[in-house]
Amino acid sequence: MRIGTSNSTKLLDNACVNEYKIPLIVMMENAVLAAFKHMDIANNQKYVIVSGVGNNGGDGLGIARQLKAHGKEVDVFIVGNIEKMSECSKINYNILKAMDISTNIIDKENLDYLKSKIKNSDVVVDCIFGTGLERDIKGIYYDVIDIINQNKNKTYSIDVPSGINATTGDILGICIDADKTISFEFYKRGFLKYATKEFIGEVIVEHIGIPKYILDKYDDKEYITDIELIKENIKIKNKFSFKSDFGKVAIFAGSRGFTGAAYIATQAAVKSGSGLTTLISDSYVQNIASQKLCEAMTLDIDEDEKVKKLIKGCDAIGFGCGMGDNEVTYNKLEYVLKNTTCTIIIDADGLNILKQKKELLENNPDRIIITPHLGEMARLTGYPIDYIRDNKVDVAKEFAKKYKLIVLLKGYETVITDGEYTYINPTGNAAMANGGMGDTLLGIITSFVGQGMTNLMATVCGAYIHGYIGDTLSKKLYTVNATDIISSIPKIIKFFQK
Ligand SMILES: NC(=O)C1=CN([C@@H]2O[C@H](COP(=O)(O)OP(=O)(O)OC[C@H]3O[C@@H](n4cnc5c(N)ncnc54)[C@H](OP(=O)(O)O)[C@@H]3O)[C@@H](O)[C@H]2O)[C@H](O)CC1
Ligand SMILES: [K+]
Repeated sequence: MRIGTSNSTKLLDNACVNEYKIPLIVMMENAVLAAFKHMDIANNQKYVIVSGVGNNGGDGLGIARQLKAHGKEVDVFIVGNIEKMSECSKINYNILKAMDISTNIIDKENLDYLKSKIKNSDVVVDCIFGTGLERDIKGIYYDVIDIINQNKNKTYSIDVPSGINATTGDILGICIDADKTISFEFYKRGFLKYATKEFIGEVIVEHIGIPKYILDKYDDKEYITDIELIKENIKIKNKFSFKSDFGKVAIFAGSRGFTGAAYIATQAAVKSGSGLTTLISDSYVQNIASQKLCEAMTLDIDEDEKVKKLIKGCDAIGFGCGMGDNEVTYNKLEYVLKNTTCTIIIDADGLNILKQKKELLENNPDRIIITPHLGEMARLTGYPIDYIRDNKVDVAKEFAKKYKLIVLLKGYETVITDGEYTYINPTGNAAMANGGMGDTLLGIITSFVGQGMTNLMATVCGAYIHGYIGDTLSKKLYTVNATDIISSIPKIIKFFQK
């Protein structure tokens, strides 16, 4: 699913009208009909439409007409200077007048009337501001939004809950508290900001008939990962396949006290379908892990010649889980990067050791994937955690572009980007918030890279499948642990195989 900004809406509108000669009123009516499908008319009878005087308001006036035509009781209120009503809104306004559907222009005197109508309604349809809102809400607009929030039964917002800047996610003074948002053509970028989550309710994205080639032309290259993309990328194991077709990978992980990290990351790679997997760790970890790992091989990290030979033949290498934030880990990472050309996926201590010395990242373009959480990203970038949380797409993109690598920034709605294309991962849940999850993810991504997916798609698919397994298991489990995820990997990947 595409993500877009206010500007994307403007560009699309202009292209449709000027280049492709599709009148705006046609798109508005498509928007009206698309939104109408979600008005839940089987369960509601009384609607209050509150429209502004821009095109978002015009959508509302069209929805009012459709609701009337379907036998609903509809009260229409307009806030704003009617003289400044947009052209398409005026068309819908005149249709309402011709159909004898009365409209109320809101002023200070009739706010109590608005309040009583809202109290008595099943649904308020919020069409005050959409993508055109860019400055603070004041005066009568503020009062109207406050009255809606205080007195509504349910509110459905059209395109954007009035009060959110669709591009930045800033709340401009006050905001409609929507139960449902029916957004047009793309998920608004502003909705990614954590502060908007309490206002947007359930978000539905509806197409309004803009042809795909126009959408492609104005694509912002930001998406929410969907299941089809995963299915397109999962390799089919045909009967002529050999283990060499599914990649040779190595995992550098573990240290005393962190044997589990080594086991989990390695076993996740095995279960994700790698042809050959080797854990490379200190001899203490090797002795313990080798008793649990049946399919994977193990190697002592200090057996220099053997390690060098093995990693030279690898298709992907996972690095960092539980290795310790110390000079030894740094030296090993430097060694691995120097002696290989394949992709290296770096997590945990592999990231912590880079905080003061990012030369390793600078000198290895297009072959590194990093998977930081917010704290690790703060250490890498120097930005405060709160800033990163509020600007996660921009921060991840900036870092990815600067160092020519792929960033997977963990958290609610994980961001994956190569600096040009960005994917937001919609899967995963709080039941997965426990130790070992990052190690599992590293194992899955390493395996996918080894199996021949592009670095970006391996990361996107790894994050999606990891979260998807967690979502599936959490329906029955109070807590989902790394070992639960690992045992479900083959079954779920099979499900995604086309
Ligand atoms: N391609 C599509 O997706 C389509 C979407 N449609 C709908 O159109 C809106 C966008 O319409 P637009 O007219 O550009 O903008 P809005 O309706 O959101 O808002 C503009 C009006 O609001 C006034 N405004 C803005 N900020 C404030 C404020 N803080 N206080 C008071 N008034 C404000 C603005 O007034 P100005 O003085 O700034 O001119 C305008 O009057 C989109 O969201 C969809 O719902 C179309 O239906 C079809 C295509
Ligand atoms: K709205």
